[in-house]
Amino acid sequence: MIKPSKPDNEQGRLQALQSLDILDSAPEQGFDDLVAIAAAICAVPMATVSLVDSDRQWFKARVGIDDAQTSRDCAFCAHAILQPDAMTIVDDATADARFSGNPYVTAPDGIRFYAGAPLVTSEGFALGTLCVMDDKPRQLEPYQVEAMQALSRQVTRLLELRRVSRALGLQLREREWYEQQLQHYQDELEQQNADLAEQTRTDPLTGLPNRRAFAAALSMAMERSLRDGQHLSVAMLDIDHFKTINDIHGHAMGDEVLVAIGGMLRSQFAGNGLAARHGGEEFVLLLADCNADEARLQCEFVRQSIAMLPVGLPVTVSIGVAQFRRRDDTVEAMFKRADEAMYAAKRAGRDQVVVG
Ligand SMILES: Nc1nc2c(ncn2[C@@H]2O[C@H](COP(=O)(O)OP(=O)(O)OP(=O)(O)O)[C@@H](O)[C@H]2O)c(=O)[nH]1
Repeated sequence: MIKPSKPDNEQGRLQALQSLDILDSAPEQGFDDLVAIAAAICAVPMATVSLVDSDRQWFKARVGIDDAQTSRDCAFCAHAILQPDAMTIVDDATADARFSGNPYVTAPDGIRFYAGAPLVTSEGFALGTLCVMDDKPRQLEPYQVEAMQALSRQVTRLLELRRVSRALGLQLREREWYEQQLQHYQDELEQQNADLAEQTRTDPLTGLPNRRAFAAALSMAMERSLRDGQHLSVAMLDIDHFKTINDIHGHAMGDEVLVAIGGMLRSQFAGNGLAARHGGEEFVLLLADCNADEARLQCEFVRQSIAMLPVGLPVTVSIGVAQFRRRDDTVEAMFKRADEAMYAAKRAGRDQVVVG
């Protein structure tokens, strides 16, 4: 027996084989069909698609052979790939110096006949063979040789198609992954934008809408009032002597008072109207469907509720009310009138509601 040598392009050949990612893969119908056809056409009991790895031959498909692989040293196909341009045909292995001492030949019912058509890729690498074998010596007819060569080209095409379809599948999965990442970043960005938009509308200390959000809501309420004829009022609410609260009880306590008043106003105006922090120790109220008298009554209730807040110190507020004047009224003008009414309440002794 003569051990097969290695082809000159062995390194590239092995790389090409590895790139197929086929070694030790599960059986596939396409390859199984082609070895069955090869065995039938050549009228032999054994046929394989054999791939020659660095030190073994592994069968992608086989009929009449039990082992899934053999050592490369004993592989007929390892000799066959040394002649990539021609079929290797051994009519009687016992009469061929390369195979006469081969254990697969000397075994009982050992191989006598072998014909292998190399599987040559488009880059010229002989990866293995499509081969047929018999335990009796025989010769192939020319039409069987032609059929073997045609079938080996089909096996090679199947191998290359398999590689392309796996590469496409990989690209598809990669694309899906990138699309998922993109969606993820987009969602995050939208959430950040939403948070940012929320931050630009919300007072961080009390969680109430801020002056800007209130002005937008008031502007919409004014348009609605012009359409449906409902009354509308606003009120400016300022904590009395808040500087003294800060000075005596500390800024943190001042913050607690602001938060407590904010919470009370939020629950008071949850269903109807809107309460917002105007800035500093000032709050502003939107009193929907209220004329000045009704607004004053609501503000009285607010003033008394604040005076009863359990914050551990006496807290009072002064409130100025302004009713929406349909003709030529503006957000700024309403704020200004409510502000003036609130200062009138301060001047009148604080802890009271004044309608402007
Ligand atoms: N703790 C706290 N204090 C604030 C905040 N914003 C403004 N202030 C304080 O609120 C106080 C407002 O004081 P002033 O404008 O003099 O009015 P006041 O003491 O309430 O007196 P009157 O309005 O005339 O009753 C200032 O001392 C500010 O520092 C805040 O977010 N937290």
